[in-house]
Amino acid sequence: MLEQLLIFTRGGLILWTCKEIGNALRGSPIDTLIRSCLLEERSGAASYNYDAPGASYTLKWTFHNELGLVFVAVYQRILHLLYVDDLLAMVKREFSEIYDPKRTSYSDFDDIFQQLKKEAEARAEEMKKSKQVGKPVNNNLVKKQGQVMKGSMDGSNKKNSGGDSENGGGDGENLKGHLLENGNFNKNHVINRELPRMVNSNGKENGSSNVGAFDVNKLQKIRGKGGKKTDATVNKGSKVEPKKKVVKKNRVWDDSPIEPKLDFTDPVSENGEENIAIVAADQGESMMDKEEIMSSESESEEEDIGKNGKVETKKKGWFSSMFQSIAGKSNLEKADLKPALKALKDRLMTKNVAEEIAEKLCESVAASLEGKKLASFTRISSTVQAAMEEALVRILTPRRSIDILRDVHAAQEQGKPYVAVFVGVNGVGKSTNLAKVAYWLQQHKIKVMMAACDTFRSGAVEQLRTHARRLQIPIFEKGYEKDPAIVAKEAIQEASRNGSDVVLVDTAGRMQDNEPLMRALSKLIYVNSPDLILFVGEALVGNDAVDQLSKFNQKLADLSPSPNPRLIDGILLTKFDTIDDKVGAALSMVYISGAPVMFVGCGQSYTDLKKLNVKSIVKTLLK
Ligand SMILES: Nc1nc2c(ncn2[C@@H]2O[C@H](COP(=O)(O)OP(=O)(O)OP(=O)(O)O)[C@@H](O)[C@H]2O)c(=O)[nH]1
Repeated sequence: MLEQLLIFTRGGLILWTCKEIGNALRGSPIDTLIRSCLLEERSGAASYNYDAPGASYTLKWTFHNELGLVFVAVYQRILHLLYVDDLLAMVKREFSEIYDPKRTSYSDFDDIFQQLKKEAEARAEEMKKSKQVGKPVNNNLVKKQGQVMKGSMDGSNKKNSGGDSENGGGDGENLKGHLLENGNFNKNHVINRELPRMVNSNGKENGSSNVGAFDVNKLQKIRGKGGKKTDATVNKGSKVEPKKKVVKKNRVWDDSPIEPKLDFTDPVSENGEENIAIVAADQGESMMDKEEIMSSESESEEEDIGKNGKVETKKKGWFSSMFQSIAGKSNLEKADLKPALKALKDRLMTKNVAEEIAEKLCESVAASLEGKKLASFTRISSTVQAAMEEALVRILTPRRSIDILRDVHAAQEQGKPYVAVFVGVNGVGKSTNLAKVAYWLQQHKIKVMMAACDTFRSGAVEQLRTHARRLQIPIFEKGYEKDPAIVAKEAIQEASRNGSDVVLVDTAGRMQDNEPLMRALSKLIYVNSPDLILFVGEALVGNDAVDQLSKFNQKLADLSPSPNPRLIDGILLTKFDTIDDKVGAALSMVYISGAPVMFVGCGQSYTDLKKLNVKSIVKTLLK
């Protein structure tokens, strides 16, 4: 049984909820959905699993991008309700007809909803009975104005752009957007931040790509109404011949003037120096003047792809595609977005963004654009690029600010040292960058102590001692083969005694799969409850970034003795000076962990520590 169905605006205003169904939800599934999915670029897939004490829910959603509405359904996961996609689509369609931005109450929708629910349930029942999934459903039920039935009745959820619908499990999330920044979705209006229009392919009513169960109504409708451009031709009579003629004409036109080359700017030249500028927090503008080049480049990429024989391009021909690019198009469809997204994905990957992340981001951007109207004089590639840019900024902008200096002062007031633990795989630069952070803190008149808790690798203690000596910072060390959790504990006690404000804990490098070492790290964290767990990762990593961070977090969670295990709070990206424009690791790491990049190491001296400049990173990623 459906537990809840909620309609709200991207701005967070709840317009309608179903009062009659379900009991009170346990936990806060919708809050969590918003925080974990809508606020992140994860809308590629179509469902989200939420576990509360005593209840496991699946949430599904759809968006009306034009109206800026969000529709969310919640049901008990064990039920595997087959009609939810269908119901959401119908609710979306019906509600959008009565929606008026000036209205806040929609009690008249109660009855409509009950009717829609009955219909959806009946269709699902019927679908179940007719064993063949692709068999037509009783069309009487699909009466309404040409609605297109979703294709998810068989539970396999084909239409979702994102793909795996029901599983919601695995990684669970997938929305993108971002409603709230701080999370709380309270009953009155809630969402502080705008939901970046993402449409979950679920509820797309334009039907075109919703290839659900074979639906006669749909066919009739398409035939009657004529599927867009093709229709004009078809309506005129004989199908085959006129079509051929048109195709021929298009090809002739295509060959010569072709629209793409209205832009005569030079291609972008990639020079490595810019990447270093990217990092410097105050040099963000250095690449501002490249903006036009960026967009012209992306446009031509899209066009190139179009020329590579995509079916889409063929259908449109020169005139229609030019018309589309200058005069706007009714509604964007997934196929329209595909070439531009493919180009964007490739570009992100050349910047070392992990493939999986690039893929998810593109799905998410597609979902946010599908069904939207393309503004006049706007090209698809520009629209896609703008949406991606927004998405990247959103991802990279910390959702919660971690201000170390502020937190250190807060700890000082409580009379206890602030503790930061540096974790990561071997050789990424933990000790070196710990020393840089120590130096930075010193510059802010903060008394720092180092704790040599890499009791595993020989030479590690001496290495840290060298940094301590150079910086004239006290170090707490107990040699090797000691329990690092105990060494850290004693170091913190010592810091309390000697009045240190901050303890920086160095730990042994460990591979994310090394269970004994990961267990030891979990214990260190559990025993000492540090204020900050900083993951130190190399900016050089590509696909491995995802594995490292997700497994670190997973192991910290699984191996912790605490029921509320701590995870990584922030990221320190090292060796940024060596990566040229391959800045993708920053994106991959933030995306996969949700933790912000707090520092960037860009050299081997103590002063080579900077803050991430989000704008510049985004520009480099899209360049
Ligand atoms: N170019 C460059 N090199 C760096 C940076 N940070 C660290 N390194 C170098 O990376 C190498 C490894 O640094 P360490 O600090 O020993 O790394 P670690 O993670 O403590 O090593 P383990 O203790 O073995 O896990 C050293 O040669 C550092 O000088 C950086 O930001 N840029």
